[in-house]
Order: sequence, then structure tokens, then C-alpha cells
Amino acid sequence: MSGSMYGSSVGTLVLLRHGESVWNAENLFTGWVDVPLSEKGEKEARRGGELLREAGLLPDVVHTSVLRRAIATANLALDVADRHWIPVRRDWRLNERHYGALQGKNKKQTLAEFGEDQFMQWRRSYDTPPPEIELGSEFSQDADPRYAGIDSPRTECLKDVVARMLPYWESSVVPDLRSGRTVLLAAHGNSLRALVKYLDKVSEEAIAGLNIPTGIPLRYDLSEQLEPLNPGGTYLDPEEAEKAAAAVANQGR
Ligand SMILES: O=C(O)[C@@H](CO)OP(=O)(O)O
Repeated sequence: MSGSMYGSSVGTLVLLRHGESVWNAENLFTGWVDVPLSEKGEKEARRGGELLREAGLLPDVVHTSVLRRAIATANLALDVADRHWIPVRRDWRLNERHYGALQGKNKKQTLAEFGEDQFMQWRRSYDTPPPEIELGSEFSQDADPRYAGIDSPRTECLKDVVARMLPYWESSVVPDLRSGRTVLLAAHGNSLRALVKYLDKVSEEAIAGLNIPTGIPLRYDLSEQLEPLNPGGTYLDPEEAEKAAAAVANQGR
């Protein structure tokens, strides 16, 4: 596994959840709806770039979803880290979980309407997807040209996200890591939970309690077998990450 200009060691993986979006701020289920960052989210993204720069963790390549909140976060962070020029790849397989018929709905109202058990099952159970979104409805992506040619889901549970994300991980991210690159992966709360579940071999029950904060880079050092040498990864701002993850867990309340 060597021969590249980057040498033979396995590279470093840096996960970055997009900064706060305008729908995070309004407490709405978002999924595949392509909403922009809020001002706070832009600030978080730039802070993410500062953390990368301060840690000397300079990405050689960036992978993002095809949603603007992840794309903008990567751009803002990389600009601050002076790495705006690195190669980029984008793929729908890194998208947020499709939230089905819940897309566009208020989390607090959904909790009040359906109760704690149903709400948490939709949000955090491993294999129960929300009801499917109606084709042609306001927050459906069925006519979106970026998904032409793919069998686009109408809802997803976390298990579905693991299944659609892993082929991209294997075919596109792993080769970058194998050639020794520092890889920035800018994505979403639930697509990153899917990847962390896979990397850290988190159980289906335990993954329900794992929340990823916005805008704080999470570094993974990987072995030759691509197993984490630092299980759970290392947040570049651990104190802030803990507070922010608790806030995500409490959404809807
Ligand atoms: O609305 C969403 O798409 C996600 C991420 O913001 O929400 P949750 O954390 O409730 O899964």
C-alpha cells in the first residue's frame, strides 16, 4: 500500500458535521431538503477551519455530500485553514438521512403530536424509518436533477444510511486514506453517525445515544486495517463538543 507521494502510512480521517443550518435553528426535520447555513453555522464552519489550522491538521482532499450546508461548511473551513485549493469529491451517498414525511416538520410539534416513544423511534432507532414522503410534495426531492439516475429513497432509517454510505466509503474514501492523505469528510449528523457506527463497531442500541455536534472536527487515526487507534475519535475542541452533542440530543424539548 505505498508508492504514492504521500508515503505508505494510512492517512488521517477528519469528520466534520456542517455548521448550524437555518432549519436546525428553527428545529425542523431537514433530511435531504437543501437548506443553507445560518449565520451561526457559517461562524461554526470558520471556527472548524481555525481548529484544523491550529492543530496542523491540513486536509489533502475533501469529500462532501451534495447538500449546500455540507459544501458551504467545507468551503468556509478550508478557506480559513488555507486549504481552499485541495481536490473535492461530492456524492449523494454522504447526504443526511432522508427523513421521509417528517421533512419540513417541527421537532417539538412532532414530539407533542406523536409522543416520546414514536418520536425517538423515528429519530434514533436503528431500523425504523419514518413514513415515506409523498412524491411531488413540497419537501420531496423526486424532481431534483442532482438525483437523476439514482433510485432515490423516500425515507431512510440509520441502517439504510449505513448500507448506502459504505459503498462510497470503500470505493472513494478508503483509497485516499490508503495513499496516506489527510481526508476531510464534511457531512451530516446521521450520515456521520452511520460512519462512526461502522468504524467504532458501535452496537445498534448504543448508536441511539451518540450525537455529533455541528462544526467541530472529529479526528480519527486509523490502523492499516482502518480500525481507529483512538476509538470514538478525538474532537479538536472536546469541551465544546460535549456541550453541543447534549444540545442535539435534547432537540424537540
Ligand atoms: O433534521 C435532520 O435532518 C437531522 C439533523 O439535523 O435531525 P436529527 O438530529 O433529529 O436526526
